[in-house]
Amino acid sequence: MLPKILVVDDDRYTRTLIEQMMRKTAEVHLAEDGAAARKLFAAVDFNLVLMDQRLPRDNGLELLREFRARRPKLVAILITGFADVRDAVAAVREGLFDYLTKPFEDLEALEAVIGKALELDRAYREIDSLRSRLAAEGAPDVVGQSPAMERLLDQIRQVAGLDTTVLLEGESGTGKDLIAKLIHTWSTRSSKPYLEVNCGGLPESLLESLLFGYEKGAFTGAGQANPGYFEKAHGGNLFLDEIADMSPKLQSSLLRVLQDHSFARIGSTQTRTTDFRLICATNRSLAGEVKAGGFREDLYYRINVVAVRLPPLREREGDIIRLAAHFLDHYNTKFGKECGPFTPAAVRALEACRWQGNVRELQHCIERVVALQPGGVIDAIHLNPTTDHRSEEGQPDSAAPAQALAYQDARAVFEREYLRRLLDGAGGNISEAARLSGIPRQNLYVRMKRWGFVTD
Ligand SMILES: Nc1ncnc2c1ncn2[C@@H]1O[C@H](COP(=O)(O)OP(=O)(O)OP(=O)(O)O)[C@@H](O)[C@H]1O
Repeated sequence: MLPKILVVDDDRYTRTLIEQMMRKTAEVHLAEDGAAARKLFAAVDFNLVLMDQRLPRDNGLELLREFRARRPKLVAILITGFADVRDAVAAVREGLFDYLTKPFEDLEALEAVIGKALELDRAYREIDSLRSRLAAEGAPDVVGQSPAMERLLDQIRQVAGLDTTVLLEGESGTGKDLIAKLIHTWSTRSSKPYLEVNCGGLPESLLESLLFGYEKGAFTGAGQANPGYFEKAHGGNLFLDEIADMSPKLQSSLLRVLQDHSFARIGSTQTRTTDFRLICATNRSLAGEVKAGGFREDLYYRINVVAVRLPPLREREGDIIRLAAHFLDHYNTKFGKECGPFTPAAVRALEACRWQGNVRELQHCIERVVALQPGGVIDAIHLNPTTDHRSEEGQPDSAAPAQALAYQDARAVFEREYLRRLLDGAGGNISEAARLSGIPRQNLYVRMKRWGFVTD
């Protein structure tokens, strides 16, 4: 279904221009004044509203405030004359997605801003529907509608129902822990226990007693008998995180448990049977560990029945914004704040970051912003992601081969880098930067604002 856009402008030329530009990719509705706009807004669930600031009997900004009071997550763009730019900048701070200045001198930029706004609206809607679907299943919130994540979730749904060992492989922070819980929720064992332990975080003897349990007096401090996770997970699922860190001794013990479905508590010779499904995770290549001699080959084959690879965040097209919106909601609720939405510059900054720490790094970035901001819109300068935007060779991304990027993206990368250097060269003085670049001051200001180089 095509997204629905409402264009409110008394200028026929602007209405026609946007309609012609967008009619192949969106259902465009036109209103020439506030009354017509109110009527349409009440009848149609719009994905985006483009609103002229000066309407015959209404103030466009006031009208948008009215609309947003009814739909707080409405994505809207204000169309403004150069003279009103300061008001528009203030409006963006209030939570408007962006503003565009008339006359439109750069139609590609106009189309790109509309495209980004629609993407944000899609992210909000997808997250809301996904949340209610997962909540109905009692599953954890797993955000991921990129093709890579859809493939993964299909795979997980299939595998979860089969009673087979699953090995989750993926870089740190890609969500292995979360997916293990999802497997449990979707499995036939979901009403039975789910236990998890991080094999990398515990000394060998502690991990052994946690898994096997012990009898009273088995070792100093064993004041009373204690069942281990192999016992407690009976009937359910057991998740062993960072399995590559398990010591050789425990690897052999685990292999025997998997072969015989039985074990004995520490300090006991009594054999107990157990029936759990094993889920393992690793952020290193287990095959590599086997080759290097750090992991038993026979255990590897036992564990590696169904291996699932979690894609790094940089391979999940579109998910960065969905996840950012998800974490924004989460931390707003948690800290009782009203931060957001993201400005276009913030959206671009989030998408440009490499996120080497994957979803965890993105989560921490949004948590930090919400914790530190009193409220209001989130701009690129507030984000300051910890990973820098450089390619592996240490060159800025703008020096990366341009042919690898879509023209729009390559131009955006160039513009950001150009403006950054220009502003540096002008010692932060916009008038000087305008003189050096030959770009009119007001126009330059709008571009600087778009990239988050200036805030008001
Ligand atoms: N798809 C997702 N949707 C929502 N939250 C996610 C998603 N993936 C990961 N997270 C969140 O990101 C954080 C890190 O995820 P998780 O601990 O599952 O990663 P991991 O791969 O197990 O990391 P490690 O290898 O370091 O143990 C968690 O808070 C988790 O809830």
